[in-house]
Amino acid sequence: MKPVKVGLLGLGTVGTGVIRIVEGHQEDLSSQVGSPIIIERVAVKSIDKKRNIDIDRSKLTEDPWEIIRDPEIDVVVEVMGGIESTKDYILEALERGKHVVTANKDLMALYGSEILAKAQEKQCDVFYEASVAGGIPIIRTLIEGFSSDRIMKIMGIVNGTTNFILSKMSQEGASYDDVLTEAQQLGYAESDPTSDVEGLDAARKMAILGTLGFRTNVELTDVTVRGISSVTKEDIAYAKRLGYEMKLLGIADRDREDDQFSISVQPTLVKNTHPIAAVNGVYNAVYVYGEAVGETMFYGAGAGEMPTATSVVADLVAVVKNLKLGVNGLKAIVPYKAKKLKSDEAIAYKNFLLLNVADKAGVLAKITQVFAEYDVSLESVVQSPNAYTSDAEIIIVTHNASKASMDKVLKHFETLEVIKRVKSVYRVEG
Ligand SMILES: NC(=O)C1=CN([C@@H]2O[C@H](COP(=O)(O)OP(=O)(O)OC[C@H]3O[C@@H](n4cnc5c(N)ncnc54)[C@H](OP(=O)(O)O)[C@@H]3O)[C@@H](O)[C@H]2O)C=CC1
Ligand SMILES: N[C@@H](CC=O)C(=O)O
Ligand code: NA
Repeated sequence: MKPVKVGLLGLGTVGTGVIRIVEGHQEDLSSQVGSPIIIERVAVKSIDKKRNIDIDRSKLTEDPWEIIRDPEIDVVVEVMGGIESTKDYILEALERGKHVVTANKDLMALYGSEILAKAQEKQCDVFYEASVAGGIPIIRTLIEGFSSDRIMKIMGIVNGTTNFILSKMSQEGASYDDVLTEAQQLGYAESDPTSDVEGLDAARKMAILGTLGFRTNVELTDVTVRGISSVTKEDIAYAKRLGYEMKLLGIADRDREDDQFSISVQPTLVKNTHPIAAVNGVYNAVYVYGEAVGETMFYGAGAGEMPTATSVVADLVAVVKNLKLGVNGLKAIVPYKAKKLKSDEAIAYKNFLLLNVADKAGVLAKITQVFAEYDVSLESVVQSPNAYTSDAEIIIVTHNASKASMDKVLKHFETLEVIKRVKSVYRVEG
């Protein structure tokens, strides 16, 4: 039973969890794969940094190339982040016949197809379960569990940091900045948290899920993105009054007839009866609607040391099982469908609008007339006085309306004197 030797790139939040699981669950792991799994070398930025795990200093290196070029290493586990240089490490590891496990959604969303092609050429595995929804086995579910179905919709809370922030703002009335700092301290946020709060991290994950679900090559530029930095406590409070929770949702859906799809990430008001509305804190959830299976939903921790490491080590087990069977490099999903993105006329959903208007006769009529002009039908209209001024706030929820029509409505509102400000506009689901 020759041990399987692993080179670990990164010993931060996730890398530390990987060592804890490989050491703590060694008996179970080796009994599954038939040989011990050894973390042979570990690359870090600074060897002298104080760590919250005991590690033999001689295993550490500040040069990832030492690991990539080490002929003794069978599998490279990349949990250090970064894009361009990390891509070079991974491509070279594959070139040398090493299998790769990565948690890096930034890399996989941008260069996944190149990396997977190299892996296939070299008969190596590249697994990336931890890259989307941390501890939830959603990639494996889409590839294996739903291999028999046609996925029509994927809707996910796929960023733990923003869900943590929105939940605390909603439940505790906490301030955005304080909660962001807490998420950073807990190891949920990216090294640059802008990618969390501006929705880029979620967009990268949705590009990965869209590619797997729709079997077409979804690129990051196909995802329309809006983050949560402009969401206010007031928006959340109004949404609650109407029975909605605010969530940063990734939504990918496609048409049954012609496979046209749309994919977006945006703060969304979800009806509080929908199961995804109850997903709070750092938890993630991915709702998948399959033509045959119908509705399903997967829930779990989307970030953090041990949940993320669970997925990384599960991938490691899969690599080693394939090694024993001699079946590495079999690509499970090959995107084969031509990409057909929906036009703005074809994208339709409900909208929530919060308007600040003059409180006088005829205002509502003028506003509803604009909606009628662009064929947007309304589900509800609520007016409440503003406690501090002589203005009124109007909250409108539309029925399904095309994105193109809504853009025209909003453009027209800019010219309407009775509307002092369009305070917020959100997509509504559920
Ligand atoms: N944190 C989470 O909950 C999740 C993270 N991920 C992804 O996992 C990856 C790792 O995240 P996380 O553990 O949070 O990141 P951390 O910032 O906590 O850790 C990064 C690690 O990589 C090392 N490192 C960084 N750059 C280099 C380099 N050039 N050469 C050698 N070592 C380097 C750092 O060294 P040093 O310790 O010396 O600074 C550190 O040990 C990222 O791709 C992230 O997006 C995915 C899912 C969840
Ligand atoms: N920063 C990410 C970490 C996991 O991918 C998040 O908050 O979800
Ligand atoms: Na996952």
